[in-house]
Order: sequence, then structure tokens, then C-alpha cells
Amino acid sequence: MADQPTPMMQQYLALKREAGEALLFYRMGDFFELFFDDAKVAAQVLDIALTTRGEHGGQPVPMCGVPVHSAEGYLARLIKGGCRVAIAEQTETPDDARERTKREGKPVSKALVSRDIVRFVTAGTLTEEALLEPRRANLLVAVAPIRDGVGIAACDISTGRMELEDCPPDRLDAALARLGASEVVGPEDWEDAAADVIVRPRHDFRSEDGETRLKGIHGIATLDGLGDFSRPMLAAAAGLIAYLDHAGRGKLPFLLPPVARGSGAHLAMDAATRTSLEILAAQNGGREGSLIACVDRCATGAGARQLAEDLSAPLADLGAIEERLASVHHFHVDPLLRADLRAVLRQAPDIGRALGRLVAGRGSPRDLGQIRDGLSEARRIRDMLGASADLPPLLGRMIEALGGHAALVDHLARALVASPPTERSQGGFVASGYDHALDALRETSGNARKAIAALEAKYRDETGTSSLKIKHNKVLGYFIEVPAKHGDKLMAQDSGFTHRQTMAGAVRFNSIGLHEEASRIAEAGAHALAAEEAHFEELVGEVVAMREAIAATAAALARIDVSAALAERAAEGDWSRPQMLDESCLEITEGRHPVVEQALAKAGERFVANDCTLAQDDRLWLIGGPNMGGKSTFLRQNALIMLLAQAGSFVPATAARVGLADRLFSRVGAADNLARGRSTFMVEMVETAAILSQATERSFVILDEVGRGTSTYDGMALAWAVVEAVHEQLKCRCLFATHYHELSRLAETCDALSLHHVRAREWKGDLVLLHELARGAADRSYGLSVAKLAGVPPPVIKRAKAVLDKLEKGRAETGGLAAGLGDLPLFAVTAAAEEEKRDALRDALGALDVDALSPREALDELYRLKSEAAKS
Ligand SMILES: Nc1ncnc2c1ncn2[C@@H]1O[C@H](COP(=O)(O)OP(=O)(O)OP(=O)(O)O)[C@@H](O)[C@H]1O
Repeated sequence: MADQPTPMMQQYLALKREAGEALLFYRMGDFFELFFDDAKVAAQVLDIALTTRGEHGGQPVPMCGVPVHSAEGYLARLIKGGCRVAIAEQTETPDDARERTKREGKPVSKALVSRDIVRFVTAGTLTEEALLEPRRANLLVAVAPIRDGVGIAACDISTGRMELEDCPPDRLDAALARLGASEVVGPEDWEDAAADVIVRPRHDFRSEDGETRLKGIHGIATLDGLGDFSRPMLAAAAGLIAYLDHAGRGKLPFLLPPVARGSGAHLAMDAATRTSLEILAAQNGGREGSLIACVDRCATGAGARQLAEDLSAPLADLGAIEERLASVHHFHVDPLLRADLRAVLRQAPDIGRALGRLVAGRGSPRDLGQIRDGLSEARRIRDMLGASADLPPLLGRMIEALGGHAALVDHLARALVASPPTERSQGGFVASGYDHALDALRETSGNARKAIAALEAKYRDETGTSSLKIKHNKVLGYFIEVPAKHGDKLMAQDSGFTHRQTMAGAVRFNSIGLHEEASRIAEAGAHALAAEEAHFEELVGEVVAMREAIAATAAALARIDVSAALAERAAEGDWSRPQMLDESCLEITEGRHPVVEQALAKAGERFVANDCTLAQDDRLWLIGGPNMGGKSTFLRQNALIMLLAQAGSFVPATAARVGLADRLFSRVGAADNLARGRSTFMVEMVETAAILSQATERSFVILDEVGRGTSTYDGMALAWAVVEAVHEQLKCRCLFATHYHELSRLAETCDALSLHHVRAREWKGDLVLLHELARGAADRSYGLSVAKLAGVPPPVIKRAKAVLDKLEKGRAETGGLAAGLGDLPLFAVTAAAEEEKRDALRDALGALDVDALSPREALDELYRLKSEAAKS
């Protein structure tokens, strides 16, 4: 029979069952220990030693551990590594455990400290400063698929922000891509869930519960005052709150009243578009090289988080965009105000996150200090901005939210020392003068310390031992120590000293006088700590009571920071305020790609600005020209300019008239995306299909060499058909870059399509790329010249030239790839004709009485139908 597991192992296994897939941090004294597979995973992720401890089922138990005092750093790495962690703390002291065991009539030697999981630490439920990135929001998202709609609830518990939305199932991916959540939870029966979704019971996602919980949390009788929430939204809210409850073991973090996100309020972008425009992350996943890295001049982490949100979800409402632009303008025209403001902002602590920790019960005296300092900086900013004449409405609303905290700031200023510590158990954070009783206790222990110093001098004198010292450690408390050779003197019966410990080179003693002073220190210290703790609780209570107003101040500071930072960026890069219009145009004068421009500037090169003038009657530009000529750059810069403008930013152009778009699509031909798992051409086509089904007349589409991921004929045919469909059916603004010269023939049939190319010149046999956009089709492709530029060996180039000459000769004789395409009817016409033909066939089939036909007649009929189908 297998050995019974030890009581400790039984306790561990029970907790581990509760922890489920989360790694169990099992508290043992000053360490969190991990066992079994948890230990193996943690040892690998953390790169720490894996050992063993005891046996289980006849096998050694793998174990590793991390010290409690440095656990945060290890937690951060585990969370980054995709793990979740359950923290099992000791819920009684070893002394209590012994007492309890005695009371239970069991042998004290069997005493086992009871433990409980106090919290699950997961990527989406972090509040600790050390575990969060200051410039990135940390979102937890719950998804509730219900019949034909999906509810989405998102919250950032580090600041309490919460929003609810619903969308059709086919828009879910785009919504999730916009949110960029750290953790997603969904019900167990969600069929399309991605692999990393945390699965929770279906009954957690009941809309009635969502409503009840939200009402309970915010102490309101109805949600009507907060907004219009659909059933899927409430179901998702229920799932989110249930998960937070689970992670916090019943203690809910900070949640602000939810905001309902309207579906048409934002410029919609799907995941592929976000990736290809490199909005928050470059293709390699890092921030460097992304749009945000190039735009972000925010002075605070909260501002940077707000900017990331703005760029992820640009607006689709003219009024709201104009409000933001007016705020940026206000700071753009006043560099002095901007500089002063930004200097103050740089000093302002992250009060949103400090508040999140305090409300979640994980706050420290330092967080209280941050609230104090942040709120008083907010007050300064209010005075600074309030003095400006003609404050734009958005800024006016923001500065209103900055005030109203005078009493709290005053109280915190009186109560706290200048830089309160993160650790509260040691005390020392309440300012002197705030509480006289506390001051008296401190004085007592201060006096006792002086008395101990006096005792030391006295004992040195009395014993004639100048090396005598009074020391302190955790185990013995205060003690007298002399080098071993003087020990005997103090050992004497009547010396007044009692022996405590003999060390290698020293002997330690106690004395009645020292004991008395030490007790006074201990007692006063304990009372002082208790007093500080009570003040801490009271101050936290006061902050928590003001949480919504403080959160509003934090949000206002972030918005002001974003406006000033965008103004700073505009001034730095000579950007201009876009004119926003409610029509389908995009007129950019001397537009630039902000990221490429910045990269070129670093290398001492100049970016060539280009115009773009899309209008209703010239809405599709087909752009050709040599490789490396700047086609992709041009496409993207216009998409980015639109995105920036709708996010409320100035844009990298001399002037811009931007017609509001409802959706933005960006697609890159498959060859650029080799890293993906799926067949690249398949991906390209799936993504193109999404555009064709979702774009509207108000959308803006950029297509970069779509079709090149397959054979030349197929690719060109697809590119041709896609351009026609965009022109004839979607009728949206579109820039289409292609190497297929043949597509230029489309200009003959599509009246709102025009041809453009990036210019290049051959000079003394070498290719010079001008990066300049010009009207008209590209005259040739310069592929071989680019290859030469890239260092392909001359013999290979020579051979390629010979092949090319042959091919071109063939083309001249046969009319080339697109021979015969000239009389091809347009896409819409062909589609209609196709439909008609299919209907004629259907009629003929419908008229057939199959039972009445002989086998011979059936065969004849089949031949007839087939020849009918073949006619066009
Ligand atoms: N307007 C510009 N001014 C200066 N340099 C530019 C400009 N546009 C592009 N470049 C430079 O040319 C390089 C290639 O640009 P881009 O990738 O846009 O070319 P492309 O025509 O799309 O090439 P390919 O057809 O090979 O994909 C960029 O990395 C940049 O360094």
C-alpha cells in the first residue's frame, strides 16, 4: 500500500486542487515554495534551481522556491511568461497553530499552520507598480457569445476603467484586436474561443447577474443613468465580475461605473489592419518602430496609456474630433504654456494606479503620498490653465475635474511624511505633529534609545571594558556583548549581568536595566505602530470615499497630457491641423510617413513629401513603379494620416483635408508576411475577402500588391477583379499598389480610377529612386536595376536581362499577359450576366421532368445543358 501523504502534503494537494491550472505559491516561512509540475514550470521560466523535498507516491517531489520579500519580481516574470499564480498564505502564526492543535487535543508536534489561497495573480488582474508597465493599459476582457451577438466587457483594474460593448460575431476579432487585452475570459461552451482564453462556467455569464452586480457595486437602483446596456453587454459584465471575484477571492478591485461603447463611434479597424499599420507594435512585436513610439511625447504614464487608447480607437464623430484638435491647437500656439504644463506633469505621480491599489486593499503609504502629490499638482495645473483665455470646451471640462480635493490634500499633507515608504508594517510614515499621542510614544522610545546609549557608557565604565557594546538582533532583542576574553568578568555571580549566549569570539549578556529600557522601546514601538496603522486605515478610507472624483481627476490629467504631448509632437515635426470634413475625400498636401521620416532623419536622409488627392470622382489610385520606390510608404502614410486625424492629432503634412471614414483597411500582399503559419496566399485572400464584404462608401482601403502571393496569371487576375470590385461596388477611397503593368488598362473602363507611379531615373546605368509620386502609369518596372542596386552579381543580372528580352519580345508578339483583356466587361456587368446565365440554366433544369426521360434522352439533355452553360 502506498504511504499516506503527510498532513502538509494533504494540505498542499487540497490547495493545489483549488488553484487548478494556476501555479501554487505555497507559503512556508520566508519563502513561497512550488512543488511537482508547478516547480518544474517555475524553475524553467525563472531560471532558478529545481531541487526535491521528500517523497510522494514513492517518487521524490520536485521543488523550487522564491523568497517572499522579492516575490514581486518573480511574479512579474511568471506572468510575462504566460503563467497564472495562486498565492497560498499562512493564515495563522506557528504559535496559534500549536495552541489550536493543543485545544483540539492533538499532539503539538503535529501542529500544521493553516493556509488559504488569498489571491490569484493573473495578467489581467494586476495592480502592483512593479508588475505593470507604466505606459500601457492592462486590460481584462470577458466575452459572452449569446445567440447572434457577442457581449464584451473590458476593465483595467489598475485604474478602475470599465467599458461594455456588443458586436456581431464576425466583428469580435476586430474588437479584441482593438482592446489588446492581457487576459481574456469566456464561457466554457464558447466554440470559437482562442487557445489562451480562460474558460469559466457558463452560469457566470448571466445577464441578470451582471445587472444585479453592477447595481450592487455602484449602489444604484437602476443602470439607466449610466447608459444603455444590452443583454450581451450585461452577460459579459457578469462574467468579468465573477472572474474578478474568483481572482480576488471575494474581494473586488476598483471598478468605475461602466461606459457603453457605441458601435459606430469609432473608426473600425480589424486585426490585420492594425498589424500592418504597426500602430502600437512594430511587425517584430516591439514598440520601437511603431506609430505610437513615434508619436508619444506624453509626460506621464497615464497620458501614454490614453494616447494608446486614442490611436487604437480613433473617433468617427466630427464634433468629438474637433474638440480634441482644438485642445491640441491651444497648446500648439502657446509653447510657453506647453512647456510649463509639461514640466509640472512630469512631476505628477500616477494617481490612477495608486488609487487602484488603495481601493483593492493593496495600497501602501507611498500610494497615499502619491495621491496627495498628484492631486496637488492637479490643482497647480488647474490654476495654470484656468488663467488662459478662450479655453477650448474639452480643456474647460477637464480643468473642472482637476479641483475639489483641497480638504483631502490638506489632510494627507498634514498626516504623512514627505516621502512615505512602500512598506507599512515598519511604520514611520505618519508625520510628527499630526498625532500628539503618537509623538509621545515616539519620544518614549527615543528616550529609551538614549537611555540605552547611556547604559552602554555606564557598563563600559563599571566593567572597565571599552569594547563592550549594546546590540540588537531579531532573535535576542537588545543584549550586551563583550569579546570572549572579557567574558569572565561579566560572568561573575554578582556582576549584575546574566549570561545569554556564547559565540565564537564574543559573549552576550542581559541586565535588568537593559531589559527595562528594551521593554519600554518595544511597548512604545508596538503602540506607535498600531497608531500608525489606524491612521493609515482612516486615510485610505477617506481616499476610497472620493474614488470617483479622484479617478476623474486622473483621467483629466491624462487627457490634458495627451493634448499637450500631441502639440509638442506637432511642433517638433512641423505637423499641421487637419481640416475634418463630412465627405468622401482625402486631400493631403506634402504628406509624410512619420515613422519612416524619423528613421531616415536619424540616418541623415531626407524624406520626400508627397500629395494625395482622393475625391469622389477620383477615388481609386493605382500606383506602380519600381521596387523600393516608396509605394508601400505612400500607402501607409495616408492611412496613418487619416488615423491620426481621427484620433484628434495634428498630422505630418503641410495641409490635410480629411473626409471622415467609418472603416480603415490595410492589406499587404502575402510575400511580406512569410512568418505566418497559414498559407500566406490563403491569408491574403481571407483578408481581402473581409474588405470586400465589410467596406462601405465611407471607408478607406489601402491594398499593397495584393495578388502577388500566387502565380502571375492568377495573381494578376485576382488583383484585376479586386480593383474592379472596389471601384464598382464598394466605391470607397482606395490606394492600390501593384507591379502588374497590365492593370493600368483598367483606367480605360473605370472612370474614378487614376494611374500614378513612384518616379525613378536611370543615371549612367544606375537606378536613382526619387520617391516622388507622379501621375500616369509606370513606364517600366526597373526590377533588374533594383536587383543590381541590391548587389546581385553582374553575371546573374546579365542572364536575367537576356531572359527578360526574350519575354518582352514574346509579349510584343502576343499582346502580353493581358492580351484580350481590353474588351473584358466590367466586374459588375460580368457578375450580373453570370447571375442571368445561371438563372436560365436553373429554369431549364426546373422544367425537366426527369422521370419521363429515357436514359438516351437524359444524356442528350445533359449535353444540351452543358453546351448552354458553355455559351457566354
Ligand atoms: N517618400 C520617401 N522619401 C524618402 N525615402 C523613402 C520614401 N518612401 C520610401 N522611402 C525609402 O524607400 C524604402 C522602400 O520604400 P517602400 O517599401 O515604400 O517601397 P515599395 O515601392 O513599396 O517597394 P516594394 O515594391 O519592393 O515593396 C523605404 O524603406 C524608405 O527608406
